[in-house]
Amino acid sequence: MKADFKMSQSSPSPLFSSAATLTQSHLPQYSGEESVSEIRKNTAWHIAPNLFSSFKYAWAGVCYAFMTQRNFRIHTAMTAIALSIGLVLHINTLGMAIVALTCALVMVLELLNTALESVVDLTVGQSYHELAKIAKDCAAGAVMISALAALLVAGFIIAPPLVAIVFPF
Ligand SMILES: Nc1ncnc2c1ncn2[C@@H]1O[C@H](COP(=O)(O)OP(=O)(O)OP(=O)(O)O)[C@@H](O)[C@H]1O
Repeated sequence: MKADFKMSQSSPSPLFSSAATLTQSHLPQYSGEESVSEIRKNTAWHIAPNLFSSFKYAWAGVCYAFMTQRNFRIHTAMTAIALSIGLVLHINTLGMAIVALTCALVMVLELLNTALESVVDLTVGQSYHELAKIAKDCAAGAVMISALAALLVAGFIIAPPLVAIVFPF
């Protein structure tokens, strides 16, 4: 998601104003007489009523990241390629587990990066804020470091047998 922000820091605390707006306009109002089950039913849009709904929401998040984040699609493709090559080369179980874990780490951090970007945008909107920049830059840095680690792991575990097959001399 590309930010197109304006240079303005008019509100000293955009977090609180955004939270207040959200509370007033989005949350249902209660008289205090509803039962817990009624409240849970009315707030089902943000409370998963059962395990299946939890998985559904989680999968929706993964699909959202895949549809909107180019980097997440790249990480998914790299994961599929690394695991496929590992299977074809009969990399041992421990090696495959390490490759799978490092690939998963990159994808998990990309999902968290996407979540954090959304929360930051929700908080500061289109305005420039130094703390928003720090939050987004650090989250992007976390993804970058995990991706470099995944490349290193692939270099240690997958590259040697792959090179031996491609250059058998
Ligand atoms: N509200 C803001 N205030 C200050 N800087 C911002 C703001 N929004 C974005 N930036 C800066 O612009 C950069 C890109 O932000 P953007 O929201 O476009 O992320 P992105 O390009 O989608 O990141 P990624 O590729 O990791 O998904 C951030 O890393 C940050 O340095």
